[in-house]
Amino acid sequence: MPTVHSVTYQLLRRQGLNVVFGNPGSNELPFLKDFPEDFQYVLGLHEGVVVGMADGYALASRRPVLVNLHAAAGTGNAMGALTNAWYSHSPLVLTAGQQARSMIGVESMLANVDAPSLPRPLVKWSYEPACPEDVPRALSQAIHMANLPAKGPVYVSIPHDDWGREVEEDAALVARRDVHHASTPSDAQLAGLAERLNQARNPVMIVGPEVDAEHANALAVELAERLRMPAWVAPSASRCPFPTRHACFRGVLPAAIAGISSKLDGHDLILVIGAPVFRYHQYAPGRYLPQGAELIHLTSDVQEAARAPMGDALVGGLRATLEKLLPTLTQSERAMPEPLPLPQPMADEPGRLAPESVFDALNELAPKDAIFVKESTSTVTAFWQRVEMRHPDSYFFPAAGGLGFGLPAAVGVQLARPERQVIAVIGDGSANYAISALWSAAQYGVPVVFIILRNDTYGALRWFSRMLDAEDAPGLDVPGLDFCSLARGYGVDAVCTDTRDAFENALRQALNATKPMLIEVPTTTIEP
Ligand SMILES: Cc1ncc(Cn2c(C)c(CCOP(=O)(O)OP(=O)(O)O)sc2=O)c(N)n1
Ligand SMILES: [Ca+2]
Repeated sequence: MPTVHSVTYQLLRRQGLNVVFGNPGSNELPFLKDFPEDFQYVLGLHEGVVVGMADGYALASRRPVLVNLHAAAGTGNAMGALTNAWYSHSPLVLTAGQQARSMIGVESMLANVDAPSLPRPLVKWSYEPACPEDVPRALSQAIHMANLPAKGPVYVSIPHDDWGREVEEDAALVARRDVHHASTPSDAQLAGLAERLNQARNPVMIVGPEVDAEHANALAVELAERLRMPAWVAPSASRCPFPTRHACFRGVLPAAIAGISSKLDGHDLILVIGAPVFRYHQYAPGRYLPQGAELIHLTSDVQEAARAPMGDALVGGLRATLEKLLPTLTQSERAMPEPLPLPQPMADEPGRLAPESVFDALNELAPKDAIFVKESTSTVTAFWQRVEMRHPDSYFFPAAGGLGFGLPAAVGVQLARPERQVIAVIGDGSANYAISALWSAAQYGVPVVFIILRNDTYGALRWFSRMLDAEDAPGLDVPGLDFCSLARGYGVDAVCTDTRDAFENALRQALNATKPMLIEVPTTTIEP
């Protein structure tokens, strides 16, 4: 007779979830026993690392990914990383081991009391099957819930005494299900959208992470060129949806209400594609839209469409919508926008490099299809100005701003995309939230280039403290960190470089290495 265990692995194999990111406890061992040869287990030393690696892997592979956590404590440790996975629409299938069914009620050790409530609201769906026989079907539901729009993490808690239970032959029917989403706007909806775009006097496009997630970057470029309109990246950018040296590219919008309106002043139609309206950050009140402007929002996310404070929205498959929209648009006679000017070099200081100088060196030496995983919060603007990004999947940043994403996500992205070089650019503050990801990189030989920008402070918070008139706040400096020793302690070769030449030499060496390497760079501080 088949068992919950055998049918589950049949389901995972058939649906392509054969890479498992986890950190085990006794509750998880009955699931992990007889682990199949064609599956890979990737161990993280902390559940924040586990989910961060899985998030990077899911975003870069565009596939649902299985995560196996340890009961309540493991789920709790994962919640920080889950904030990013929720807002990046990462299709993570989180499973957590539960105590034996008869031991949950007495709240024995490792019982995950009220398990489905624990990860909410950072999951699309959360469930603990009412009986062992329902586990395979519940996991099938979880996979399809995670992968249907709007994609996002789901959670299933499974008592450890379920795995050996025998099930009917029919239980395996779930393993053979194919569930797909197909939704395009009606001809009437498209005609209405095309009419507004064709008639706009001075339209502007704002592109978001879903454009990159759907690999619709080239369609966005075609749309910008067809209507001869500037293209901004939506605020709080977690991906790069538009080539950054294209003539239409205008940079990343500020994450402030007043700032967005001022940047868009003069445009009469604002087309937002694949981003929430908007992911504001600093509180800077003002008008939501410039005088006389209308906004149209294209997204596959019902919640993003419903919660926007202004504008109209069309909810559907993004690629399909753009593919059907483009042939209905007439070529604009407007002049093409002028390309942005290239930034000037920045001087280094004795013993410290300017972050701009690090980014200029990266732009010069990194492979043209490198994938950057960024998590240094004060250097985002300088990075987007100086490092050219051309292809889909070229940039990942924590989508909820939850730090501890960068190091593990870089490992996950490199595991998913071995054909492209992953370069992690991490602040010395951010690096500490999931530093043990370096151990996983070393153990699995994942050749990420880790660059730690050490300015000995929480640079972005220094800027916020001035904005919020809290410059005397304590806890804003992080001096005395030695990332080379920390890296070596986790098994990663490391070097500290405090001149441009030394950094470039170390970067060349790291780019040619077949194992991970960390470069610590003392840097000056800059305004975000
Ligand atoms: C998990 C977590 N904890 C704390 C913060 C607060 N925070 C912190 C602590 C920042 C400073 C990050 O410093 P860094 O060294 O990584 O980068 P910069 O010096 O370039 O800002 S930015 C920010 O929002 C956060 N976003 N996420
Ligand atoms: Ca810092």
